[in-house]
Amino acid sequence: MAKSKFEYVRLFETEDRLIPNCWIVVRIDGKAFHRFTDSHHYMKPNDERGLNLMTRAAQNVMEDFKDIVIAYGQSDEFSFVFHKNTNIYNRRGSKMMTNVVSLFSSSFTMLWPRYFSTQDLQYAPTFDARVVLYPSDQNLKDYLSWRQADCHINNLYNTCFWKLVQERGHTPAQAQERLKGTLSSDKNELLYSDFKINYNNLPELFRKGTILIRCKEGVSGDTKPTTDGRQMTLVGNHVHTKARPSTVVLHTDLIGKQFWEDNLDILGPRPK
Ligand SMILES: Nc1nc2c(ncn2[C@@H]2O[C@H](COP(=O)(O)OP(=O)(O)OP(=O)(O)O)[C@@H](O)[C@H]2O)c(=O)[nH]1
Ligand SMILES: [Mg+2]
Repeated sequence: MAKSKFEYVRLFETEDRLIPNCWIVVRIDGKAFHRFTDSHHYMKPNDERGLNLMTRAAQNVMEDFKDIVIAYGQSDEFSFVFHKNTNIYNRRGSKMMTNVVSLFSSSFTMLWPRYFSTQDLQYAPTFDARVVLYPSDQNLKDYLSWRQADCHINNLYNTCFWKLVQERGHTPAQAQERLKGTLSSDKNELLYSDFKINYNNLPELFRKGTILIRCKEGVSGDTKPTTDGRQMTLVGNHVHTKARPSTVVLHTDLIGKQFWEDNLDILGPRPK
């Protein structure tokens, strides 16, 4: 068929093929979730329903994109790591990023009633996304450690902040002032002495966030059950959900060597 005279406009499109041999991270993040979580009466500082919904939406993404080798989520964000040798969409960054964030958003919305049965979604939630390339395994490990450290730092601060507000009657400004300049050790001490809370006994879901990896049947692994009891099932040594049997939910340390020693295959050759 003869080309139309309009065909030339294609030339305006730009290539955005990501360079080879780099781990590709797509990170999504809720837009204005400060407002979204307020409007939907999330528990403070952590709402287990909300966190589990994020995880479930992320499992949907991993189910669709088999080249994602690991995902990590906390608060209103999730990072998806595509294998460094993936060829999906010819490594076109915008195609990868938009498909991931779109599937995540629609899954979050579709699954909402399952996690928030007593309240309707007030408005459509939105997520942004970015793509970041990491050229070495160490860079990738450090990236994931950075997100997990962020989870820990925010959770420790927010746990203190909301205890002061909800149980000491501080105003947000007073709580902020009380915590200004404090070190982690000061905050641990505050929780222990004023509220009889040992920070290390708080749920790992809140302190460490959520890791999703592929299920390896018959291979032992350090797995933890999902908190969504209805869907829980056991295959081999792994606990995973019935509806999404190819991912395992963990709330363990990514920081340090142990996780990577236990899961060497994650950074190995691309699975067929
Ligand atoms: N109450 C409550 N709030 C949460 C929870 N998880 C996330 N949030 C809120 O979501 C915010 C996420 O932080 P950000 O992504 O930096 O802030 P944001 O409001 O989403 O703003 P942008 O991402 O810049 O659009 C937190 O500051 C909290 O206000 C939760 O489990 N409970
Ligand atoms: Mg956000």
